[in-house]
Amino acid sequence: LTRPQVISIAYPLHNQQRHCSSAQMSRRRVGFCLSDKKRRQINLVAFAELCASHSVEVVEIDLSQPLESQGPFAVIVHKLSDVIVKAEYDSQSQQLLDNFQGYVSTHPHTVLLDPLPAMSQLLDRFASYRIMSQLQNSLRDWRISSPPYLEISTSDLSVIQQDVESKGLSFPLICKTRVAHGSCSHDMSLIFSMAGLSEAHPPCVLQSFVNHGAVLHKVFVVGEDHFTVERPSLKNFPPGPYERKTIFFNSHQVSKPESCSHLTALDEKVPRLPPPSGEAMVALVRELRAELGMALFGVDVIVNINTHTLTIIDINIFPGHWAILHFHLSLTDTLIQNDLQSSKSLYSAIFASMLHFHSYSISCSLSSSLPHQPHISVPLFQAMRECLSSSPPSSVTLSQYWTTRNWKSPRQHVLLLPLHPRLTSEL
Ligand SMILES: Nc1ncnc2c1ncn2[C@@H]1O[C@H](COP(=O)(O)OP(=O)(O)OP(=O)(O)O)[C@@H](O)[C@H]1O
Ligand SMILES: O=P(O)(O)O[C@H]1[C@H](O)[C@@H](O)[C@H](OP(=O)(O)O)[C@@H](OP(=O)(O)O)[C@H]1O
Repeated sequence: LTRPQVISIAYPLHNQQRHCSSAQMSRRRVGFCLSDKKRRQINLVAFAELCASHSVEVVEIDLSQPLESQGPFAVIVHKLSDVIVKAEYDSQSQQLLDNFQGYVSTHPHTVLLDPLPAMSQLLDRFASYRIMSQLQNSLRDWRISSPPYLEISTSDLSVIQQDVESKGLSFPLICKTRVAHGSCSHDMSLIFSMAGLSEAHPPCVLQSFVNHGAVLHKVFVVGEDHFTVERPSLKNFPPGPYERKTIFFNSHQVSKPESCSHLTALDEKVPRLPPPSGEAMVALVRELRAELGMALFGVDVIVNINTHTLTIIDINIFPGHWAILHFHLSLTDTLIQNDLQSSKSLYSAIFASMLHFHSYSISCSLSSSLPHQPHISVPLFQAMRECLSSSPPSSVTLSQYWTTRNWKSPRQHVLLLPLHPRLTSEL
């Protein structure tokens, strides 16, 4: 296999279009309230087409207009993180949020993915780290923990130093802003000694750094479903304290699929740890879902190289979903569970129309963790990488297609999917 052909799969569309009255139609209306970037990322246009072919109407909510005239909605899917953070200091944003919440409160049958208070707690690392730390109690049997941390609200260095000592936090420490959303929230630092704590600027959290072999496991949760991908991550550091300049970095330089940084290149050869067990991940996701009361979130997990403990380091609201088709399937499932009165057989039709939509796609059960995926051969994988170059289709982000960084023809796009039992059975 040197140069694989790009296969055109043109599945016949299942003609399952149902004819609904307008009243039925509005019961099947799903409102989306997302940024332009997010809309592109999840390919909302394609998703709306899919839904339309099954009599589910997707509308984009205009927050500045009364929601009453845009609804009624069976489900609202949103990521209002920007608005929630801005509402702290901006009355116009607060007004938009109040209108939105007002609509939700007066329409108890509208399912909100996800509730605003649940989301708000993830925008504040003080709150989300408390949740992570409480979770340790219920997940102890699974050897799942979160690193010890400290909330910093003062700039008094001696107070910070005392707190670090009395809490027994081990160096290096990773310093993260309290606010977990927005461009500055990804700027962090690695502090190696008590003196270095002068560079921790409140409000922030100081969290013990856990050596994990530079592998991050990103778990994406969509309703009842979850899927995991591996990402680059920070390399190991010798346990401190010791004299070393504070390292400042942006989390997106080290943990995006395409990240390539000296901070993620291991200094030593260490055996690769097996990925977290499926059962432990299921337990983690189940507990988190119940604890957060959310359907669309992500959790970042690392494996401690010394104790092999699964360590939760971050929880994200509605993160960038890596495999778009997988996401559509899972989201459809979530919408169905939330009473769109559709049957599970919708899957095959949606799957077929997705294939139709991507009629110049090869769908492969392939994930970033290639060595753990016995169903695809390394030569095929390499050949696919070589064959593709030029820019990705505008509807997708680089993250979703990270393994195909070099594209040749915009019409020949390869859809790389993680192994999904439902997809394989459909195939
Ligand atoms: N306690 C820790 N021990 C070891 N590495 C850590 C720890 N916390 C964070 N990291 C590293 O720093 C990166 C960024 O951390 P974190 O996920 O908290 O940032 P973020 O900006 O909230 O990320 P996201 O883009 O997912 O929102 C992680 O991907 C990981 O490489
Ligand atoms: O695509 P991945 O690598 O999973 O990264 C996500 C981050 O983990 C999230 O923190 C981002 O959300 P915020 O923009 O709310 O920080 C999220 O932003 P998004 O809502 O724009 O997708 C992503 O950057």
